[in-house]
Amino acid sequence: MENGAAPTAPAVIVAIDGPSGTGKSSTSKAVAAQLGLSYLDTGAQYRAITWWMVTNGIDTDDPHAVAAAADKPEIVSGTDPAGPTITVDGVDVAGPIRTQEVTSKVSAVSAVPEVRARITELQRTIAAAAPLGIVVEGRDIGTTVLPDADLKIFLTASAEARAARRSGELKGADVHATREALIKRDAADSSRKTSPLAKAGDAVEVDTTALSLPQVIECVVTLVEEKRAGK
Ligand SMILES: Nc1ncnc2c1ncn2[C@@H]1O[C@H](COP(=O)(O)OP(=O)(O)OP(=O)(O)O)[C@@H](O)[C@H]1O
Ligand SMILES: Nc1ccn([C@@H]2O[C@H](COP(=O)(O)O)[C@@H](O)[C@H]2O)c(=O)n1
Repeated sequence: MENGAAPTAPAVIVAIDGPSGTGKSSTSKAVAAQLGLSYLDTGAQYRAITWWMVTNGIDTDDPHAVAAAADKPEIVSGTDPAGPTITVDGVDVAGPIRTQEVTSKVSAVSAVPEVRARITELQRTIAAAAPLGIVVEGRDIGTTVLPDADLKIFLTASAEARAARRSGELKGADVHATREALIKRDAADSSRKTSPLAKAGDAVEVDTTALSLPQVIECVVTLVEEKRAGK
């Protein structure tokens, strides 16, 4: 280069979607860290707005009540893959958004169009501001939020593998009950009218059932590098 500065790669946008427990968060965080990219957990944003609804006494089964309150909480996501953060009105909610109560209510809240419009706008703003690019994981990133992403991945895994992974995480949890809960949440997320969980037509599907987490990470890193190299 004329001024001696090293050439910088153009920002790359990677969308990683898939059902619950397929490894989206673990993979996205590791890929972003390895490639020096930002990282956005969009599920955490839907959980955060659900937490706010519950905490403020909004009936999460009433779509009108949820819609009316959708623009009230201020949700801020930190995008460092080494320490992602999530706050609501300045309160750190990283722990509270993972409770069983929030998990059981998040599909109903995230199905409300006003909620999706609000969170989608936030996600696009964050992605556009990422200096070197970003890995964004969720359910509708490749189809709706970032349809022009440079690379779209759709992770899958059998319900049995996903339940076993989650039960290992929640010590002592019953695998059968965990499997049923995953299937129920996926069904709700896939059948809603507004931006359901779906594979984009141009996404690369990776079945992680028989792959270790390091193998999945290596596979996705290779796909990003190939994309960057213009292959
Ligand atoms: N390929 C894999 N092999 C074994 N365990 C895995 C694999 N991928 C992820 N895991 C483990 O499975 C669990 C769920 O992974 P993770 O949270 O990344 O999934 P997710 O798709 O983001 O789930 P959700 O959408 O419900 O948040 C974690 O404990 C993670 O360490
Ligand atoms: N792009 C997205 C991401 C998530 N959701 C909803 O949030 C729930 C929680 O997601 P996790 O990844 O944290 O488990 C999920 O079940 C969806 O209801 C969404 O709608 N769109």
